[in-house]
Amino acid sequence: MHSAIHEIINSTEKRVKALYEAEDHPILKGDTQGIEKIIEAIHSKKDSGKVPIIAEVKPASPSMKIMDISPEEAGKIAMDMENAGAIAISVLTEPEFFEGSIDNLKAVREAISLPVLRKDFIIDKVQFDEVRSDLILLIAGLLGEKLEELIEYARSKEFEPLVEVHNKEELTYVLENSSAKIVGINNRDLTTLEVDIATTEELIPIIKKYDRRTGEEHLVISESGVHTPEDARRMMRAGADAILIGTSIVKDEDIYRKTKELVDALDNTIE
Ligand SMILES: O=C(O)c1ccccc1NCC(=O)[C@H](O)[C@H](O)COP(=O)(O)O
Repeated sequence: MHSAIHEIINSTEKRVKALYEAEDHPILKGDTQGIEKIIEAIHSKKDSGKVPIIAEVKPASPSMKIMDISPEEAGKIAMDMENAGAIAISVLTEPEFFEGSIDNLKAVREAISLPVLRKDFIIDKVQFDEVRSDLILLIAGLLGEKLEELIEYARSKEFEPLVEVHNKEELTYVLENSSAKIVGINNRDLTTLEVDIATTEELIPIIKKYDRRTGEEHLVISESGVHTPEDARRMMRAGADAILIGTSIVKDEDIYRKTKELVDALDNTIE
């Protein structure tokens, strides 16, 4: 396993301990946009022939510095993404390896009216009281059997969880043992950090087959490694409902233009 993920988990455990030790942490609840808002946004984008993009405010990753992003800049970046047609904004709040922050997320929520996804390594209930967001990432591979408990807790606090998987084993576990409605297929293997967008093509048929059997549909978000309009078209052809994109948007010198290029990726394509 790549050592970065061990280091991220160790550091997250320290952050959780500090939260419990803090004298008075606020108890947050309410004021979120539900899953209906996301479903509506996805359908209206698709109906207008556009690609539903969740654009990510991502300052860095364990392997790459992208750019310093202050809360003020995070708000401006999110506005560019919203104006370019993104359906939601993802904000990294992990401070050490991704250089994200809670303040960035707060600034983004103030600057825009789109739903906001908190991207972090959530391993404990106490983290839900750090900051409000509409969606929150839960990583199936990290949580194991604790997953359903945290999904239910998230909903009790009015967050909708985006449950992330990377392989067939994690996906089957999530479909059979959890009430996840939004499934994120991460094209990045967190144990090796290798990225392959074929992961989405391989896993979506399993979800669709399961949905046909149970009659309950999942929303599927393809995450990571999408750089070009052709990558975006590939993910949509595979059956993704939306695509989460960070690096290729944030490292572009024109964030508005790059977001729009990806949102417009289906324009003038003959299927
Ligand atoms: O981005 C990483 O390298 C990474 C490493 C270890 C754990 C998680 C990581 N990324 C978190 C994400 O989910 C991505 O930021 C997100 O899917 C966007 O990916 P990309 O478009 O490839 O920046």
